[in-house]
Amino acid sequence: MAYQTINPTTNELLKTYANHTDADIEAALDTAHKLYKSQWSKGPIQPRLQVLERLADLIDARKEELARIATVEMGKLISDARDEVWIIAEIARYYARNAEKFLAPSKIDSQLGEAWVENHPIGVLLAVEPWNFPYYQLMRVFAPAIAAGNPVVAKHASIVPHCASVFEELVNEAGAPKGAWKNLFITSTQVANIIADERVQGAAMTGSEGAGSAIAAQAGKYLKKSTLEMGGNDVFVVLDDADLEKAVEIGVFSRLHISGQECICAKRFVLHENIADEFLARFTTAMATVTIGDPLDESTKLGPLSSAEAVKGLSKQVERALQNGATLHLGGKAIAGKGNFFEPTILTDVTRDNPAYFEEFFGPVAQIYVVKSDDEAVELANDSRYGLAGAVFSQNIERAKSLASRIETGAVWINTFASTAPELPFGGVKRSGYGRELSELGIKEFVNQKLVLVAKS
Ligand SMILES: NC(=O)C1=CN([C@@H]2O[C@H](COP(=O)(O)OP(=O)(O)OC[C@H]3O[C@@H](n4cnc5c(N)ncnc54)[C@H](OP(=O)(O)O)[C@@H]3O)[C@@H](O)[C@H]2O)C=CC1
Ligand SMILES: CCCCCC(=O)O
Repeated sequence: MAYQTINPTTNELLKTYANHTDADIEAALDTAHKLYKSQWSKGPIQPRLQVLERLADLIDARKEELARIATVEMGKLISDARDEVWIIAEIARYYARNAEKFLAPSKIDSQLGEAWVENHPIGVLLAVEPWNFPYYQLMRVFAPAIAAGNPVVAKHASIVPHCASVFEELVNEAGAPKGAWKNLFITSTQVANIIADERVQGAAMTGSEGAGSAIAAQAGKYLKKSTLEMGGNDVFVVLDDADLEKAVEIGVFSRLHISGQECICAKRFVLHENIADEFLARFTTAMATVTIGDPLDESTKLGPLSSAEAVKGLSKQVERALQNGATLHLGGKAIAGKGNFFEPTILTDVTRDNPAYFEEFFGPVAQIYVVKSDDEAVELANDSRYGLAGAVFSQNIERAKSLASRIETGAVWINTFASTAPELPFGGVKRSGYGRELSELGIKEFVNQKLVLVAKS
């Protein structure tokens, strides 16, 4: 696969990056493994945390430049790109300031003697990451890994090589030793070979089910720990006592965030029948009037999809949904002209025998469902192969909490949109994957939680 920067707003090829060779991979793994065996990985944590502090400061200093690189390379709004640059600095600082506490030994009361659990690094990790949050997906792996002492080799998506390169540049400038983080422009086959390598002890992947399944299968074959964060088909439940104005505003924002290319965002709108018509009318007006255009323009609210292939795939997916009985309530087509633009789209009457009922639409396409009760809302929410996140809108918090607890996902948000923060665990169940990133849970995914016990004398 070619690593290329193609501006999704203009479809202009800006740069092609050379792939790394097998010899480059061997050198990267040798350097990373030697670093893992060194005092740097196994010794005091502070030198590693100081790298994260310096990295956060470097990111802050280059915020506008980094944001623009992401927008030009994958098309997210410049304001969203700034937000992403901001949060990766926050993630670096979060682990710089909390990892020592998270990884400190924890005592166990045992009749057998004095016992405790220590947390040790396990070795070189592989990160395989997608393009939709081109810096955030990398920092989500790097920060806890370096804090714990695990070196990382990384394969980023082939459409964001500039983001991948500048991230590695920042890590090196922050003083990380060679081997702490190495970006590799490589193929899927080379990814499989890296997973099989005895120096590699784990794999963290975010992306599609297909890629996740291939990586998890290879990791399983070689008995390596893996974490997967894959697709989602999140519900956005609006109950009959919801603040409709707020629900509409947040629903439009969530569905169109990153041009709808976000795993945790509103995709299946589940509306109580008492408010369904009113919500749909307001939602349709808002979706139909968003400003579509150049993501570098501060007034734009919907930019392009990440690639021409993404537009083709989404167009076919919408067409298939309509052929299987869905009603096109708004939009439905790619926007003619330069760039990868797609109309804000609303589908209704998606029945369970329509393939679209079980499909994630990775673009500005909302599916509308109407339910008669809370139980029906929960049943529909859980009638999915995915289990990543979801949102519930009600002014009765106890009612919303009850639904949140019954929805089978890794997260549920009440009266707000799904988002992320360093202290909040991120991940899902079912075909959305397994494992958690961020928070104290994330740093413990790839450590050896070792029991030590001193027998009673
Ligand atoms: N959970 C999340 O945050 C995200 C989920 N997705 C899901 O992925 C779908 C498609 O997005 P897309 O970016 O194409 O996701 P992909 O899964 O195709 O890409 C994610 C990463 O995996 C790599 N990859 C793809 N196939 C393999 C393989 N067989 N072995 C090893 N690595 C592989 C990709 O490399 P390359 O780019 O070179 O193909 C990329 O680095 C979306 O519809 C969405 O469901 C996408 C983005 C984010
Ligand atoms: C808000 C950050 C989300 C990143 C991963 C995703 O859901 O696409």
